[in-house]
Amino acid sequence: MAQATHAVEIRNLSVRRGKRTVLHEISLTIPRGSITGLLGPSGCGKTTLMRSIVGTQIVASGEVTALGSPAGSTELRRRIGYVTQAPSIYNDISVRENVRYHAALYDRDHEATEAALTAVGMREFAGQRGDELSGGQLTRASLACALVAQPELLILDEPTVGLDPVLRVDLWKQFRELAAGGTTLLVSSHVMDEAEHCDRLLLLREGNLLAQLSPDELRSSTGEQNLENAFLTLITMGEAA
Ligand SMILES: Nc1ncnc2c1ncn2[C@@H]1O[C@H](COP(=O)(O)OP(=O)(O)OP(=O)(O)O)[C@@H](O)[C@H]1O
Repeated sequence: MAQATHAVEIRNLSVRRGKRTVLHEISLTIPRGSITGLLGPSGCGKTTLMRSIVGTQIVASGEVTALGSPAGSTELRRRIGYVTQAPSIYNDISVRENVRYHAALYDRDHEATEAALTAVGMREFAGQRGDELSGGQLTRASLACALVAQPELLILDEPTVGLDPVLRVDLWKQFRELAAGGTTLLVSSHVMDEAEHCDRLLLLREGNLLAQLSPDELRSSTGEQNLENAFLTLITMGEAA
């Protein structure tokens, strides 16, 4: 199969939710084998953009291509992993059984199950049932279910919310290893300090894409070293233009 240059290509995407247009004419690309951070304040449209890539969002206009096929194509189902903000774990079976179930769906073996549990730091809690987990543990268990499928494109909606700083660092290391192995990651966050871990940033505000650039480019284009301040400066520069 021909490899598309980019993992994701979006042209002029507009989305309406309810009576409002929540994404306005967005065009972007996401390179393969990299970590792209989707950053912006709460409600700016991050989840809507992710849903558009996964193919679960009705779009008003525009084109969304993932791994060379139109978003939502049947053949993409096994190739894209999506972890939403609402953890999707069966409560009445253990974490390990949840991950094994996903492994079986994707023809992965026992080793893949254990590797996914280790990757998210859940080996210790693998015997606990879904209804015996904390919020952060639920998030990590959901992530393990997505990881075990070994998708080419992994889309993670705020995966580090509620995690302690040590675990956050571990997870970002894990994301980096996945990217080094060729996986493309799109990771959303509303806190700019996560931006530092990303190769590229998509900066979203009120449904508009303000910029797609690297953390270093964001610093040099705004003259701000701190990424939070750089984002604010970019907004001010946009408003003044
Ligand atoms: N089902 C819905 N019907 C109507 N409007 C919606 C619906 N879901 C979300 N919206 C609106 O769409 C906009 C974008 O929401 P979205 O969930 O994509 O933002 P977000 O950046 O992911 O936010 P957060 O960081 O809080 O999760 C928001 O203004 C939200 O109020």
